[in-house]
Amino acid sequence: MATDSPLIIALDYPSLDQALCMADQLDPTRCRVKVGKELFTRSGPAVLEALHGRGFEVFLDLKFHDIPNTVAGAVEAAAEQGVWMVNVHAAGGGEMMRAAARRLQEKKLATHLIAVTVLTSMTQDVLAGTGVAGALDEQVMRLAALTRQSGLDGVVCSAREAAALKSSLGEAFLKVTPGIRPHFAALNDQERVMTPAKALKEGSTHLVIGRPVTQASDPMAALSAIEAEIA
Ligand SMILES: O=C(O)c1cc(=O)[nH]c(=O)n1[C@@H]1O[C@H](COP(=O)(O)O)[C@@H](O)[C@H]1O
Repeated sequence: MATDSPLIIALDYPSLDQALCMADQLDPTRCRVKVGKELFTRSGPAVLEALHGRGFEVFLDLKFHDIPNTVAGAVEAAAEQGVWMVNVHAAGGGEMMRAAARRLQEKKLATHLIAVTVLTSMTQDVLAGTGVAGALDEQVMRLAALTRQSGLDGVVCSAREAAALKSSLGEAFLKVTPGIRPHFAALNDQERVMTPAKALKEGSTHLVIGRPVTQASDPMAALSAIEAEIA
């Protein structure tokens, strides 16, 4: 079931049952859902089948980062399971990203392929600790430009970089932004955050939201408040 909503709800749960319990409260015409490392490692492809069966478009967020042949195979495997979107780490390099994009093209698989630039939990200091000397926003721009040159559909970045990416790489290049925090929500381990309405205004094309909804005392009320804010 396709939706026009920019919202992607992160189903970061330790079991299939818990993830489906949340999914059953959500409406596939009002949001997409994201399956990440913990849930997929525990439940495997069964979670994708269950969510597809309920009509959801699924972003499989496994952030592949390996040699080109391995990543191309992993992306193909994800796409064959019918996911709407899959991601890799842009830091894996242009060869890796091109191999993955080429594989999807060769196999005529329509899954969106995007790349993570700099994680939204990272600050300038944390980035420097990995050996990247320059400014964090420059690193995001560099990796996003490499991602586009490599033939991918967009990036994961923080909403704080969305406006600059929109002006340099265009509106059609996807800017999928986690680190979304409505005023009522805690920061948790996120650093580069923004509210939902501001993120869209800055040029985010999709908002990834987990704990502000899934850990809320009333998740549906939290989701409705976010929808009202962006309406
Ligand atoms: O690729 C991602 O989805 C991702 C990239 C990133 O830079 N930051 C980030 O938080 N994420 C994911 O987005 C979700 C954010 O969840 P909350 O912090 O609970 O809203 C988590 O599932 C993260 O794994």
